[in-house]
Amino acid sequence: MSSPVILILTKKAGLYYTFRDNIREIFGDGIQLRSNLFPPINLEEADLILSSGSDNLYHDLVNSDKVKAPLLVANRSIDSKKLEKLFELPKSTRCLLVSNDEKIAEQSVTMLKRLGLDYLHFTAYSPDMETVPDIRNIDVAITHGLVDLVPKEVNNVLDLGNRGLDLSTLFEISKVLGKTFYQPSHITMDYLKNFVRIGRELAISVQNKHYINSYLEAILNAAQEGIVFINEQGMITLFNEEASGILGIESQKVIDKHYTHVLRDFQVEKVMNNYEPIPREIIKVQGLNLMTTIIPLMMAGNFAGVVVTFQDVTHVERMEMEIQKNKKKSGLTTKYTFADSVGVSNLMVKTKEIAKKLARSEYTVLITGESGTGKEIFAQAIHDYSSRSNGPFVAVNFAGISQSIAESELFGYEEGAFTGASRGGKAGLFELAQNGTIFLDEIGDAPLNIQAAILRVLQENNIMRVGGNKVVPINVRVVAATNKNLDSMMKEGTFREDLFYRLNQLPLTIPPLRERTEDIPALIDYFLNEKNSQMRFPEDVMSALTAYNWPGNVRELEGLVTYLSVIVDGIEPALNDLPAEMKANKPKDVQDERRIARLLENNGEAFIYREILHCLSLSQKHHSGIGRTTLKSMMNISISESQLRTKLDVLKDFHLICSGVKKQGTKITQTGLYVLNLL
Ligand SMILES: Nc1ncnc2c1ncn2[C@@H]1O[C@H](COP(=O)(O)OP(=O)(O)OP(=O)(O)O)[C@@H](O)[C@H]1O
Repeated sequence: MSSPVILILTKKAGLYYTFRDNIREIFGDGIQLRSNLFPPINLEEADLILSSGSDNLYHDLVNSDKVKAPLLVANRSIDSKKLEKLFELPKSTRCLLVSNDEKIAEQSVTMLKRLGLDYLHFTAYSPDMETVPDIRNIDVAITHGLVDLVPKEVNNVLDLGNRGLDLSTLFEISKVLGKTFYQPSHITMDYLKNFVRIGRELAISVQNKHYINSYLEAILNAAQEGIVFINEQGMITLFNEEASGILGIESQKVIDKHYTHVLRDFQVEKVMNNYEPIPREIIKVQGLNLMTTIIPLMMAGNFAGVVVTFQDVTHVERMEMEIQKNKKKSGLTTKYTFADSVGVSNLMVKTKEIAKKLARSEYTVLITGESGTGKEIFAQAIHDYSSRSNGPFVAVNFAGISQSIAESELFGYEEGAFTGASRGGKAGLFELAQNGTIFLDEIGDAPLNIQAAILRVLQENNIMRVGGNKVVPINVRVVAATNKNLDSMMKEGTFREDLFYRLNQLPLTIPPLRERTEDIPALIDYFLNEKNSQMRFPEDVMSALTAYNWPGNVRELEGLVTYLSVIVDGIEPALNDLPAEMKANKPKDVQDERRIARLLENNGEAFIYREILHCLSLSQKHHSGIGRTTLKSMMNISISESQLRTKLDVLKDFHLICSGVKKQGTKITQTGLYVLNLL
């Protein structure tokens, strides 16, 4: 089923974007949005038409028989932070309320008066009014994002920004389209914070306290967290339905009681004393495990009380215990530690040192590196080295995974969420990774909607199962990996920038094998050992492998060892046993060979290098390495022993020559032969 379409009618693009952001924040990407400002407008495809005001455009549509979709006129909220500026205006300030529509300007005046600002003098204004009001003595113009419409005579402008959708409109949208809120408790909390501030201001200056309180109460009761407000005297002034449900106390019995009689097990006292919040703590109350947050409410720098929110996470905790028990059985453990990750090169030793440091922190790690470099091994080793090592390690690979599967796999689903959903629902991977690490492999392949959902989880630390309406708090460390170039994906718009920055808190790059060829012998030994193989790689094979480009990195090397262990009869593979591309030992990149040749030439001593390589190429024909003394005697150039040693070191660094471990002498590599041709 495709997602429903809302056609938003506004006069200004800025307002459309505000509405769009409000809707996305609440419903995720599950609703398609169109604007009357961006033609073509297809009225028939709209499932709902949302208008910013009942203006001409709206009336035309209401009266058109083409429109089948329900029409909704948006109720608008106001950002409380901006509202504070209004409350700072002195009594009797003369305010001009500027809008592009006379009616909207008048409505705004009514709203501001209702909010208790009736001690200010308001005049509604719109440039196309028939009777233009007297604006000579205006002190300040107030507008919602329409600063350009303020008459030039007024110097003081207070821009309250575009007014977004209020909660009642969002509820209405959810009802009409049958869409659930993405994270109701979080959203209502955010809106709530907004209203709490407004409510507070109103308590100081308004008579319509009753109206606001009942509105607040409706919002509070829709939230899925227990929410309790305690005023600065320690008296409970609000106690929502969920709080009653969890603690088994009727709200009438606790309102206006001191919190010590009701919330004995919560650490309210601490927050009352030092105004420091206590974020996300699990406490035991009446045999339940409650995830609690206690925050002080500060108003204009003064302590105004405490907000306590809590959720029953007993079932999550129980599930965790189950998981711990089944961890071994279900394979939620790691196989690799840093000790198993083979690497003797300086580069790898450094990389492991860094990774160990990252492991000790709680931040998100983003591992990048070419395919097959060992990113998953590092992810496992990081988990093993972290304080979460006793918790589960859950890996999810996004390569080729569809959006719907990714969603139900990651977040789980409730019974009946879709056709084929198991009875009793299913926990998602985030839930399974509780208190452990989730490894998001090939994150660059995650569909955009899933990227958005993951970002939300990272920000909110909770998830909601598909088809469910309960928010499940989670405590999971994220390690992500990719071999994609996320920079260019962000430029193309296929990877979300905000997610990238959230994941990239601790970046770790695993170098490609071609940059750490010293690891090749150690890795070969490791893989042979794993296979209990007695095979030994002779020098010429080793040097061919050292000169090879390894586009598939360690995975390719592992594959080669397996291949050779099957096809080789004796214990020594020959050069001829190698796959064509390795045997031919094509240059890693012709550019590379040219670059090396140029570097050697720049040194002004290319003729010495040429001579060394030439002599080694002659001995190569006899399949043997030669020692330094022999080499020196073969050369037609006179050069000191130490000079020769330095030159050989340079050639070795460029992988143009290699020398055996046990006095097998020095040999030229395939790359060396290429470079010799270029010199
Ligand atoms: N340092 C290492 N020590 C031992 N084995 C390694 C090492 N690095 C990689 N491997 C092996 O190479 C193979 C590829 O490693 P891994 O799957 O971790 O790579 P990756 O970078 O995650 O690859 P991709 O990007 O394709 O997912 C695995 O079989 C792994 O065991």
